Amino acid sequence: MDLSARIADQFEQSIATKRAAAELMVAPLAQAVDLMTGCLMNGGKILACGNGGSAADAQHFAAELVNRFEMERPPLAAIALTTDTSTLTSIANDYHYDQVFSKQVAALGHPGDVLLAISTSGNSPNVIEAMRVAREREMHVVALTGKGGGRMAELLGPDDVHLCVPSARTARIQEVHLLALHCLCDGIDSLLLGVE
Ligand SMILES: O=C(CO)[C@@H](O)[C@H](O)[C@H](O)[C@H](O)COP(=O)(O)O
Ligand SMILES: [Zn+2]
Repeated sequence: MDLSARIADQFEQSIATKRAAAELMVAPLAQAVDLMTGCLMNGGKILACGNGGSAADAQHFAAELVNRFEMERPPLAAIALTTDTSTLTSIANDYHYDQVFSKQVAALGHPGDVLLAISTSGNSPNVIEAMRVAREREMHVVALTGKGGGRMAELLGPDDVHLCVPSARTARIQEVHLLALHCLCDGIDSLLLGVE
C-alpha cells in the first residue's frame, strides 16, 4: 500500500469505528450526561484520569468544563488528576505508580462526585485503583474504554456508566473517546442551559 492509500485507509477505519460506536454508545452517553449534570447541579465535581493519550483526554475534558465548550455558561467543577507533577512524582516515587490517581481520589473525592476513568484497554492498574477508591468513597464512575472494557468493566456498579468503543485498536478507540467527550460537554451544556 502506498502512503496515500495507507492514510486514506486510516480515515475509512476511523469512520467505520465511529459508525459502529454510534449504534452502541448513544444510550450510555445520554446516561453519563444525566449522571454528570446531576452531580454538578448538586455541588459535586468530576475527577478525570488516564495515561498517555488518555491523560491528554482527561485534561481536555476538564478544561472544557472549567472554562467553556461551545456555549456561554458558568464554570463547572472538574479536575484532571494528570497535571500536578509534584503530586504524581512523589506518589510514584514514595509508593507506586499504581497509586498516582487513587491517592488523589482519596484526597479530593466526596460521595456523589464522578470519576471519569479513561483507558483504551480497560486494564491500566492506576486507573483501576482510582475506580476502586472512588467506589469506596461512594462516588459514581463513568468508564471510557475499548477492547471490551478489560478489568474495568468488572469493577463497575449498577449506577455507574460504561462507555466502551467497539474496537481493538488503541488509535481508533482514542479517536472515538474524543468524540464521546465532546458529546458529554455538549449534553451537559444543553441540560444546564435548557437548550434543545
Ligand atoms: O496515545 C497513545 C497511543 O495512541 C499512548 O500514549 C497510550 O495512551 C499509552 O500507551 C497508554 O499508556 C495506554 O493505556 P490504556 O489506554 O491501555 O489505559
Ligand atoms: Zn494516541
